[in-house]
Parts: sequence; C-alpha cells; structure tokens
Amino acid sequence: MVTTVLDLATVRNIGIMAHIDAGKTTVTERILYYTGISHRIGEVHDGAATMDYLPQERKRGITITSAATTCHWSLSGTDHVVNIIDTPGHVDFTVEVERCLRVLDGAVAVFDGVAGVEPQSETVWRQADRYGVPRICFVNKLDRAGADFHRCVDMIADRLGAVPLVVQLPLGAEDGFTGVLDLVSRRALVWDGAGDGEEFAVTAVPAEHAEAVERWRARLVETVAEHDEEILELVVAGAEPSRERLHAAIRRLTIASGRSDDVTVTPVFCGTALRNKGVQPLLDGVVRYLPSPLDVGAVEGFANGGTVTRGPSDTEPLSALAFKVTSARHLGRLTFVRVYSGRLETGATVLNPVRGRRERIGKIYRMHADRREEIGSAGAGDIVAVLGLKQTTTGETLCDERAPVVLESMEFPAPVIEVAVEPRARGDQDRLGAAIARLAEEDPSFQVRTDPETGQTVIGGMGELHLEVLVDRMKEESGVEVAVGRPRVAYRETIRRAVQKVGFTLRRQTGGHGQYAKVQISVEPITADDATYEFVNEVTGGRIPKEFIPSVDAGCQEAMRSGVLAGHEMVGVRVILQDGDFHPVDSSEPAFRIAGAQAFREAVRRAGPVLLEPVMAVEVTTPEEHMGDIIGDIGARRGRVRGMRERSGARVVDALVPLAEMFGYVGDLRGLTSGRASYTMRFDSYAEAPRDA
Ligand SMILES: Nc1nc2c(ncn2[C@@H]2O[C@H](COP(=O)(O)OP(=O)(O)OP(=O)(O)O)[C@@H](O)[C@H]2O)c(=O)[nH]1
Repeated sequence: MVTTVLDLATVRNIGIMAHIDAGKTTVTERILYYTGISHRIGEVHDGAATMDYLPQERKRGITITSAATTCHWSLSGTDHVVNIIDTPGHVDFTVEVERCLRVLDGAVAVFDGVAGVEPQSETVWRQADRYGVPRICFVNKLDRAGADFHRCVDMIADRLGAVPLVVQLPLGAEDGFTGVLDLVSRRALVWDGAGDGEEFAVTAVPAEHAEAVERWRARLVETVAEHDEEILELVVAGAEPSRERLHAAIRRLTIASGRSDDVTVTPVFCGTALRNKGVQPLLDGVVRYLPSPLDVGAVEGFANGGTVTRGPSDTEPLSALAFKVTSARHLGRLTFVRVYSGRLETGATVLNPVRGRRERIGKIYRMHADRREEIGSAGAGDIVAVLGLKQTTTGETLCDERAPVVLESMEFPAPVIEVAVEPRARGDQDRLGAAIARLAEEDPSFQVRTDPETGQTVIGGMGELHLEVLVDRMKEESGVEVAVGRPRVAYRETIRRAVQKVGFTLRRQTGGHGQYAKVQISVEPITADDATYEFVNEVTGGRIPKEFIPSVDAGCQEAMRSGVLAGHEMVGVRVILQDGDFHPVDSSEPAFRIAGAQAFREAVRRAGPVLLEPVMAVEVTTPEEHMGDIIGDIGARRGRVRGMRERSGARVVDALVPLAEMFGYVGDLRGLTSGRASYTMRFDSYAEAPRDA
C-alpha cells in the first residue's frame, strides 16, 4: 500500500463536459489510454468503453453516473496527477452535474466539429459559468465530412459569449486531417496514421501553412495582451513574448476567467479522439492552463455560527466533502470524497457534523475507472473513494472532531415527476423493494412512496429520462422486470385555514380487553418556506399519559404522508394537541396512534385543503431577437418572468413556471428559436394548483 504526499501544484481535478454525442466518452477513453490506465482503446460504439461501466450505460452509449478516475501525465519532466470526474450531459441529471461541478477545479468542454456549439453545449457551459469553473475547449471530430474548426470557434464566441484563444490550427481537414499546428511553439504535430495514435512527429510548420500560423499567432498574442498587463507591456515595447511567458499568461487568464462574470477567456484545442489525433496536446493543455487546488485556494465553511475557511494544505484540520455514494459489488458502500484540507487516514475516526455522528474511515482507494488501488491516506486536494462510511451521504462534510466545520452543501431539488412501478412477476415484490432501496441510497434526488389508494409503489425523480434510467438499472443490476405507469407531476397537499378543537375517540371492544384513546387537536398552516410539519403538545395534568404523546405525533405524521384530497404527501401543517382522555387498561400506543391519525384527517378536511404543484425556476438563455417570443410563451404556460439579464453576450430570462406546463418544452423552445435558445430548470417552490389540475 502506498501513502503519497501530493505536490498540490501538480494536481488537476477536472471534468469533461459536452453535449450528448460530442465525444466526451471517446475523449475520456483516449485520455485513460495515453496516461496508461487502460491498455487498449475501448470504442464507445462496441460497448467496451472503460469509463461508462454500468451495463445500462454501455447499452445506451451515453454517460450517466459520474465516476472519478485518477491518471498521471508528465509535462516537461514533471509528473502530474489528473483526477477526472465524469460528468453527465443530459439536463435530467442536473444533480449529477451539480455534484461534479461542486468538486472539480476545471473542465474540458468538448464540441462536435461538424455540429459546433449545440444548444445543450450551451446549457452545460452556462452551468459551468454559474459555478465559476475555468475551461479549455476541444473541437473534436475534425475527421468528419463537413467539420469546420473556424466555424466552431466563431460559435464559441457568438453563442457562448466567450473569448476563444485559438492555440492550435488543424492540419488538413476531414479525411486529410493529420494533426495540429501549435501556435505557441510554432510547430506541427503530425500523426502519421500508423499504429493507434501513440506516436506523433514534431516538425517545423510546413511552408504552405507558415503564413496562417503567423497570422493566428499574432491574433493569439493580441487577444492575450487585451486582457493581461504583462503581455500588453511586452507588445507595446515591441518585444516578442517567449513561449513560457505566453503559456503563463494564458494560464492566468483561463483561471481568472472562471471567477469573472463578464469575460471567459478559453484556450481552444482541436483534433479527433476517435482517430487518436490531438489528445496528447490536449492533456498538456489541461496541465498547463487549468488550475491546481492551490490556484483555487481556500474553501469556505460554517462553524460555531460563523464562516471559516480551510486552506488547501495537509497541515490544516481535515475537511472533506462526500460527493457520491455507490454500492460496489462485493465491497459494499463506497463513498467518493474530495479532500479540501488536512489528511484522510485509514482507520481514523472523523466527524460528520451534519449528522453529529462519528465515522470510521475504512479503506481508501484511488479509483482508475473500474480498477481500484488501495492507499493508506489521502491529502488536501485529492479525490478518492472511501469504504466503511455508514451514515454519510452525498453533500455531507467529514471533518476533524476537534475542528468541526460544515462545508457549504449541495442542494438537492425535490423530485417532481413520478411513476408507479410494479414487478412483472408476482414474487418479485421484495426484490423490487431491495433494488429501489439500493438506488435511493446512491441518488438523493430519487424518492419512493406508496400510493395509499392503489397500494402501488411510486418512484419520484428529476425528469422522465432520470426515472427511465433508474427502472432500467433495476432490471440490469437486480434482475427485476418492472411495469411502469405514465409519468405524472408530483403534487403535494396543504391546508389554508386553522381549525380548532377537532376531537376523535377510538373505542373498540374486540374479544378480551378493548382499545380506548381520545384526542383533541387543532391544526394550522405553517407559512415558513421550508416547514413541513410541527407538533406542539399543550396537554397538561396527565390527561394523556406522557408515554402516549409521541404516539399521537407519530399518527399525525403517518397521516401527513397521504393527504385527504388525492393521497399526496402533505406539507406545512402545525398540529397542536390540546386535550384527550385515556383508560388505565384499554389505552395503548397503537390506540393513540390511530386516534391521532383520525383526528388529523378530520381536522385537515375542515381546514381548506388544497393541491400544491411544483413550480420550476426556469432560466432561458437566448439571442436577443427571440426574447419576445419566449416571454409570450412563458405567459401562456401560466409562468411569470422574474427578471432579465445579460450574460456573456446572451440574454437570460428568469421565470417561474409550473412543471405541469413544462412537458415538451425542449421541443417547443427549439421550434420558437430554431434551436438557438437553451434552458435549465430546477425546482423552486410549491404553489397552489388550479382546481382542475
Ligand atoms: N468521426 C468521429 N467520430 C467520433 C469522434 N469522437 C467520437 N466519435 C463518435 O461519436 C459518437 C459519440 O461519442 P461518445 O464519446 O459516446 O460521446 P459522448 O459525448 O460521450 O456521448 P454521451 O456519453 O452520450 O454524452 C460515437 O459513435 C463515437 O464513436 C471523432 O473524433 N470522430
């Protein structure tokens, strides 16, 4: 077992983000290959890709669950550790995207050289804008007919509002694409087509390209000078910036762009991952231009009611964030964590301050796609998987008991779409239950309930594709065939009025001794945003013995799970237990639970119950000319525009729209704007639904 102390300056924690099909998986595969992790190149289309290791993903050919993998890349004789966090591209998996963006320091944005900047690449790009993640771009698929590097660069400027720094030009095109021209070093990198792309020759720029290289290099220097003082001074003095100075300036600009709202300067690389051209220089670019944990600096957290910071150093107290929980076959629960400060040691006891529980660190692994390497400890800046954590889930902090801190957590939206599921084979109910429980543990945005009327199991998630994938995984991983109902919006119920003194008496005589419990309650709406339920006991003088009070509470909570209107979960109710009565022999905990639940249902029926529907915060990013259409359409969907902004040259419309009106929005928006606009949507709040909902 190895215990390595990393030189933080040599660590890169990156994500690879792209529109579906732009080639993210192929690029990742090639990176793993060149860095020596995988020993053969797995093709996505024959289902052998290493990174997409769920059988479900192999079948679909899309990347769904993020996995972290560590590899090494040497630049100028220095070894670098590159931790790659695989990020999904589909909007239904925003939770996955959010948890990745939370823990990574930089990203490679992959574009399809034929399609250019597609609407969905805009979506992921905007997400990275929001999280302030510095990026470099890779224009992929330049071997394809119709690929056009310069058009893609123009689209990066026009559609994403970024400042593209072209650092390479393609050498040849389509079938004749043979390599890249490196503008910083004024060299040609040529893959001769033999072998599997490991070898490339570094040559002088061919004479016929010399003029283009000089022209584009001048443009590169000019753009850098516009944003960087040091290079500006050199240019003004008429000096030629050296290769090292230019690299350093591009690095400064790339990293600073992540933090800036106005300008995103992004180096642009090119190649074809499938034909193994251009990936090694892209790796050089990752190391050269993307930030190390040291560049990202200290992380903020909360302690003792105030804010504290933890610097990226092994000598600070431990702070780490769990960003993913998976269950690994034959191993059990595996928790992926990013260490922000201090060291995580095998066998140590750490604190989960959110739960107030101590946890023992079992084994620590560095993950290499589907292979694990056990290590004794992990230091600040590292990303590893831990075995043995029993309680900690996604978004929770682990820290030193003597210096507790809660790192800012990720927020998980409420599930907004539901489907009923049932096993096709009668005897499979228990296996379905186990399969669901396993998935729910991995994915905080996935929830389960039982429909009180039909008795069916209902699963809820972030979107239709999200649920579809989960159902497929039940089959693939647990062998349960599932019949699925129609997707529907996940409603809630609440009350609008207070109701006083609603009583219920349970009196039953069955054979031996009977059952007796009497309660009187009031209910009232709680208006605080996130309040779901409160229980207040005002019974004094032993009119209900103390030991039965929690049973009344439990009965009310049980009744909250299925409202009186349509069996949806209830929120926002305060119950006040005012009075009651008992019998020395016939009263019991179950009797008070039943009485509590019955009184609650009766009270709620009189308290103006209403249906609540999920309302989504929708952010549409669009070119100026489509603003009017988009705003009109939002109105037609019962939506309300909250504001408008400009971000990196595009207009951003912020609106609240009921989810029930958002089915099919992807297609409608495409129709309205010829695919130029993109949107993201997350749960905002619940609001009263119209009567006919
Ligand atoms: N011609 C060509 N095809 C490529 C290239 N890179 C990837 N492809 C193909 O494009 C398709 C999509 O590639 P993936 O790597 O699965 O794309 P992805 O972005 O990971 O897709 P998701 O996992 O679905 O998000 C596959 O059929 C690849 O073989 C390339 O450089 N040239």
